[in-house]
Amino acid sequence: MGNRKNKKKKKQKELERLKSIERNRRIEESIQKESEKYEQEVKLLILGTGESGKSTFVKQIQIVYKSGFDLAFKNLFKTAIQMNLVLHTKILVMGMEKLDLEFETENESLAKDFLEVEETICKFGSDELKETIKTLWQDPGLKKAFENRSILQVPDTHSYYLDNIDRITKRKYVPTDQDILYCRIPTTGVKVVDFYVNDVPWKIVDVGGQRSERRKWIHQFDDVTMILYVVAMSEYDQDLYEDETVNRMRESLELFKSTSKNEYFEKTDCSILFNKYDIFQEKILKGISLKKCFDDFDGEVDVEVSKDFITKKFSSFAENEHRKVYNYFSCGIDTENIKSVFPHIQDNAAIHLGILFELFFLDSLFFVPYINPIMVFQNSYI
Ligand SMILES: Nc1nc2c(ncn2[C@@H]2O[C@H](COP(=O)(O)OP(=O)(O)OP(=O)(O)O)[C@@H](O)[C@H]2O)c(=O)[nH]1
Ligand SMILES: [Mg+2]
Repeated sequence: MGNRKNKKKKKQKELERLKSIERNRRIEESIQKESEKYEQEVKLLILGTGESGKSTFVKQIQIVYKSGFDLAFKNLFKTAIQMNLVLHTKILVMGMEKLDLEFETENESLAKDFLEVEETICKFGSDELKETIKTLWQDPGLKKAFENRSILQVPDTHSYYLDNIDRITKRKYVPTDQDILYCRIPTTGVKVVDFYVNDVPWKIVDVGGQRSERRKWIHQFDDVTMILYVVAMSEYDQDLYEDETVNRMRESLELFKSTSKNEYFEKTDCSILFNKYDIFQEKILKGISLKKCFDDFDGEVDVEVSKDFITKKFSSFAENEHRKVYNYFSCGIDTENIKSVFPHIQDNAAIHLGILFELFFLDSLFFVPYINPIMVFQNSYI
């Protein structure tokens, strides 16, 4: 009798031992799978029309997750910043005629001579050129032209350089991170940035968004983990640089529609970055209605109402049963803002790869806050 009891106990112990071995094997297998996944790179493809802020986002990643900009890169931007300073001021001067604006009499001949300056070989060695630009920038006519910069295709950030002209024209000038973030250089071709976040390798692919650049996009469509589509939400009252008969936001919407329909991306999750929120807010507060872009908009000229309208327009094209769409609002030139937005994009990519879901089964409590498959509407800027 006692013998049989002992045998039963032994059997039960053996069964528990086997169960424990099996459990450990399953956990090890799962951990192994996880580490294999971490070896798998996250490829984030950034798409969007020209000047929406794609490269600015990548520069922020360079600042936050890499070692920032090296001296060679800064020197490249020194040249671009000084050239842009002259070029964009010349566009404003020329635009005054188009806008029927005039210089004050004493500045007229100065402006005429300034138009002769060749921006590609301009030198700030002597103070003459700098002083000319400073005088012209004080002229009410040029200020008025800058207010109409959208029509003239002059970047919003140009006033920043005019206000900092003494510093940026010094012979030994080295651009700061902010100077580089504000600088507009249209991307040609493809730029790739590799970096690690929590031991996970990331590859961010930045492409040129102007029409002539878009035919190069297809070469980057393989193995994309997630698309980051950048919309400049402030551009609802602006026309394309490439074609002044087309509204910029309408172009962005059409491009988003066709990207969403692309067979490569049928099952690829997408984060939409509604960028340039700072300028968008300014424009709405000035009373510029979305009606400029959307005939079917009949809401109030109000930030929340306009924001909702735009986000719904975009999201409605992209959602399907295989794909999730996440919305974010951003100010691309604000490093702190991008620092707060990127972790959400990071989580979305992890969910897409199934990393957090599988860990969830190992430790449900710890990971619950991250798992939110219907995180469709996130407001990260305000
Ligand atoms: N005010 C403001 N300016 C921004 C913001 N994001 C980007 N910019 C500026 O917008 C301009 C264009 O940004 P880019 O990053 O070059 O645009 P892009 O999408 O890479 O343009 P392409 O390379 O032509 O496709 C730059 O001068 C940036 O400093 C933002 O949120 N607010
Ligand atoms: Mg770019």
